[in-house]
Amino acid sequence: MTDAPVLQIRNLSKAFGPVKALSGVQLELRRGEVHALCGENGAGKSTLMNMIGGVLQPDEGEILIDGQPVTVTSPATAQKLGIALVHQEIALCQDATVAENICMAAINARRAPLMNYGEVYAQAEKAMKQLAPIPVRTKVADLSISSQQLVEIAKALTLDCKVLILDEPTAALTETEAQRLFSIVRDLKVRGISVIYISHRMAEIFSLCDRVTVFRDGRYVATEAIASTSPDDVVRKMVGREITQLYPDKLASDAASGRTLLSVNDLSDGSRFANVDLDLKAGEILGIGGLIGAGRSEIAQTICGLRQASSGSVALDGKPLTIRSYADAVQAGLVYLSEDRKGSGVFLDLSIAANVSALDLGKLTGRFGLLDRRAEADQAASLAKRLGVRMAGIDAPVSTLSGGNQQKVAIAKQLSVSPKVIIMDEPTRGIDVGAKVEIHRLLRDLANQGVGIIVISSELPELIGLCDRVLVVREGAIAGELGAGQLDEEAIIMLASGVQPTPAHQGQVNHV
Ligand SMILES: Nc1ncnc2c1ncn2[C@@H]1O[C@H](COP(=O)(O)OP(=O)(O)OP(=O)(O)O)[C@@H](O)[C@H]1O
Repeated sequence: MTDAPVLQIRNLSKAFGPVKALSGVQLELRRGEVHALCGENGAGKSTLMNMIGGVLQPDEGEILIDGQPVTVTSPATAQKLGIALVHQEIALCQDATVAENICMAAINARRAPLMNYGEVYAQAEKAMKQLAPIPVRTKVADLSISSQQLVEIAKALTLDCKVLILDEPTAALTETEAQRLFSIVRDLKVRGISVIYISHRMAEIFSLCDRVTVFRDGRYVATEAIASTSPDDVVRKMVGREITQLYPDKLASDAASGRTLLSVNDLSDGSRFANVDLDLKAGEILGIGGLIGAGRSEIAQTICGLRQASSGSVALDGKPLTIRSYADAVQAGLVYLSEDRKGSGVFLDLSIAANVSALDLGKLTGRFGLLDRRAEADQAASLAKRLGVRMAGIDAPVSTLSGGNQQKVAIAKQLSVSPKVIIMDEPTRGIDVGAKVEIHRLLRDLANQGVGIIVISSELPELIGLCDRVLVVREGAIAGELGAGQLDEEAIIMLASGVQPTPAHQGQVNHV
């Protein structure tokens, strides 16, 4: 046992062609510490983790484990060195079971010619039990995104590691699941295991971590003890400027007097939700809150034709809509941003330009059926600029962008068709604090131009700070509505969980 830091990064650089992802960065991880790594989207956090995890090779610099320089040539080498990496994007084998996925790394390491399935299930159950009651014989493809994220984490926990890297582990988790993960991280710390924790959520960082290192534009900025810094200071170091106003001003005029743009009447899908009524005014940002699994996404997907309705009706601008597919919805001026960026938000192999124009190629197609590449490029360049996408160029494949920048492309794709109504499911998931402010401002600008916006969010501050009104969904039904003067965290949680209001809130919350 040495006193040397368990992991040291010295002067590490990495370029992808002309893109300098990291320039001479450093990081020091002490034994048993939880060390946060912060930076804007594209700052180079995942790139560094991929080099420590053996997925990428550095161009320059050194990685030291227990004071000894090492070359991490592959993920298997990283594993042997005691490094476990939980990626930001889910990288599980979708056709295999939870147990097979969890134990795959351990099985590979042992190179056992035959697998003892009894042992595989027992090991997987032990790892899974710490986090959530997910049956280990289920196929991964049949799980929700949040459950898949938990399987990723359980997989890392089965490895006998001394350094655990968690890249935005709570982005898709419920509050309860996140709390369970935090208690596991605290337990690992007690056992002397060191954790690198990447997150855009300041509250998590300040409750869980010992120190924080900040990167900006691929460069090292500073390392601070959490006890002697503040969220504002970390954000300032990340974005290089002061953020004074987190949320844009709300509706200047009274939204209630605006014309109704979208009207949903008695909508049911026969399984996940029933009898949903909802009105959206032109110029309004309507929030939808509720627990993960309450049916929020299913309601949105049914309105947009991505799921089949069993009864009920939808009208846009006073005209009844017949929506048989998502293409019908887009045609009518209704777009939906999926919470599952990788699954249905963007085409990873296509360029940024091709993604941005994917919803309405007709608009960019000339008389002879040829795509006007120039117009496509101009549209993509202008939207990418508006959203601050950090990229080599609009011809670069979306797979080369950082996670947060991929999310911005998914948003640009929706905006490209100048919709009348935009429904966004967790729009700022994985987005850094500075870019979040820009996206919120953009949504408010669109609302001020008369667009109707629905934002589904699990982040209560986002619902409260951004929205004019919030509907809360519980167990497939609208549990209540909170107007401008009624928006606070406690009121939303009460409606989402079905807990009766405390005397302080009685008369304030409109239970439905
Ligand atoms: N395979 C690649 N090819 C080209 N450029 C890449 C590739 N991978 C990453 N980059 C670029 O390197 C930079 C750093 O990306 P990285 O994913 O490390 O950022 P990040 O800090 O993890 O961001 P986020 O918070 O959005 O996850 C970005 O500009 C990204 O576009």
